Amino acid sequence: ASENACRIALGQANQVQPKLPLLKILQAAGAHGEIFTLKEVMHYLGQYIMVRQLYDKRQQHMVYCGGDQLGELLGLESFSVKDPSPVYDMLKRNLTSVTI
Ligand SMILES: C[C@@H](c1ccc(Cl)cc1)n1cnc(-c2ccccc2)c1-c1c(C(=O)NCCN2CCN(C3CCCCC3)CC2)[nH]c2cc(Cl)ccc12
Repeated sequence: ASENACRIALGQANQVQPKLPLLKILQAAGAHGEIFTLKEVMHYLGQYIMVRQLYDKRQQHMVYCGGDQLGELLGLESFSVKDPSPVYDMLKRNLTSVTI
């Protein structure tokens, strides 16, 4: 609809609201507020992995998140950044889309 075109023009499109457990992870990575774009969510999750040093220093595509809140959300001990599907599945469960 034209109103969505307007939102896209204003850059307000595709806003998402993380559920509380995911929001806490994003805030631990420096995020502020409660509504984000998907790009911002991915950025803060990447920052979280780096700050918490969850990636393997030698095999840097491997993330070992068992024992961390991120692993709780993903339901995984580890994953490779080369296969984003578990992350997208987790985001489907933990993001609600927001229409302003
Ligand atoms: C393509 C992208 C990606 C993005 C989403 C997905 Cl579901 C998979 C993959 N990506 C590629 N490597 C990473 C990565 C690897 C190790 C540690 C941190 C991030 C990422 C991730 C980013 C990110 O925002 N990436 C910016 C550039 N990255 C390059 C890697 N850089 C680090 C690599 C390890 C050594 C230090 C630099 C950080 C900046 N956000 C993510 C969030 C999660 Cl849940 C998982 C992975 C990432």
